[in-house]
Amino acid sequence: MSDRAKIACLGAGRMGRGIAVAFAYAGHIVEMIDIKDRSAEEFAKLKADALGEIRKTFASLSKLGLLTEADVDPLVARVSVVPASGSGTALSEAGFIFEGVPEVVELKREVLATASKQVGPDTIIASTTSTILVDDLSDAVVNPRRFLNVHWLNPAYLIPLVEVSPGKTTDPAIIDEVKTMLEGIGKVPVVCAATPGFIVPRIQALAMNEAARMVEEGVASAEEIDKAIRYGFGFRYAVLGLLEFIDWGGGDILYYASRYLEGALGSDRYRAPDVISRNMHEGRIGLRTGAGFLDYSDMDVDAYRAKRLQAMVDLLRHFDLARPPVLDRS
Ligand SMILES: NC(=O)C1=CN([C@@H]2O[C@H](COP(=O)(O)OP(=O)(O)OC[C@H]3O[C@@H](n4cnc5c(N)ncnc54)[C@H](O)[C@@H]3O)[C@@H](O)[C@H]2O)C=CC1
Ligand SMILES: O=C(O)[C@@H](O)C(=O)[C@H](O)[C@@H](O)CO
Repeated sequence: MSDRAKIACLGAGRMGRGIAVAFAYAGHIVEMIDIKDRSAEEFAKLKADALGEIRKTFASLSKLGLLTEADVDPLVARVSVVPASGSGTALSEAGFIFEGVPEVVELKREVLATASKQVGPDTIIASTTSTILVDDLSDAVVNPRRFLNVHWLNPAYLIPLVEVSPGKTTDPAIIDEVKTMLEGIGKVPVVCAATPGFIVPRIQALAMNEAARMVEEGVASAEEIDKAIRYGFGFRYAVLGLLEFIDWGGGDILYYASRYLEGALGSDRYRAPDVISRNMHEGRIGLRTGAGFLDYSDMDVDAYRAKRLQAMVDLLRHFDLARPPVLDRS
């Protein structure tokens, strides 16, 4: 028998299914628990729908070359869906539990409180919330020392990043255990302080709302805005971090740009935080001064730049946009 921890998902929705695929792919047995009150017919429909989608996902991954067609059946067989009445065994046997019910604090607290009464002493419980502060949930759990937020990005079975956000009461040893488990299934965990929205949702909620606002204001069509994101914003940030790019472009530019945009667009949502003015006035504006958000003083900057530019050229080739130079030969 495998010594890989059993996984339970509370909720068999988008995230429950995505997380189930990620773990089943990595050799774990997963039980998705449907805790919503519904009739036997409704449960049968949900179960067929969830397992059907999981099969479809594995089948599409086989077409995309991540597995063979023959792998689909054994991978799907690792996942099951159980009703609330059968949750006792699934919860008591699970090493890790991922709560994935809708983004409503009271509902999550209720589901976590009930489930946490049925788990073993060593089980780790995580909420997959995309925004809720971990400390707003932890006191609903019977053993809050073994509870934290673990935010996956959709689609969970493909996106490497998983944000881990421990709360005031989380045992620090649990953070390491969760990181090790995530790395074991090929994910890239990042730990952040207890904060609403963690790192990615906090940044992307602003960006997503701004994109929507630009459609509303008639700045450009949805298609044009998304083209700008894929070929500009996303292209660059597939290679550079956001803070790394502040250092490339210069913190001074961001300082002036923020002041201008705040005035021109008449909104304090463009106001720069104090650290941007402090860095600017103390001369820490990035690569040009040897330090910004990152420190370049002991670095071979040419080699570092070459590595990042290489990654951009690789991306250009991926998009089939790399061209040879135009040379006028007589
Ligand atoms: N949708 C996304 O792209 C992402 C969502 N998340 C987070 O994951 C969590 C789940 O989101 P989704 O999977 O997208 O939602 P979903 O709506 O697809 O799934 C929610 C699940 O909870 C069940 N449920 C609904 N009402 C319930 C109730 N009253 N009692 C018990 N169960 C109930 C549903 O039957 C379903 O199985 C949320 O906290 C969300 O913020 C995190 C990352 C990405
Ligand atoms: O990054 C993700 O996949 C999720 O956190 C979401 O898309 C959330 O629903 C959120 O960021 C939307 O604002």
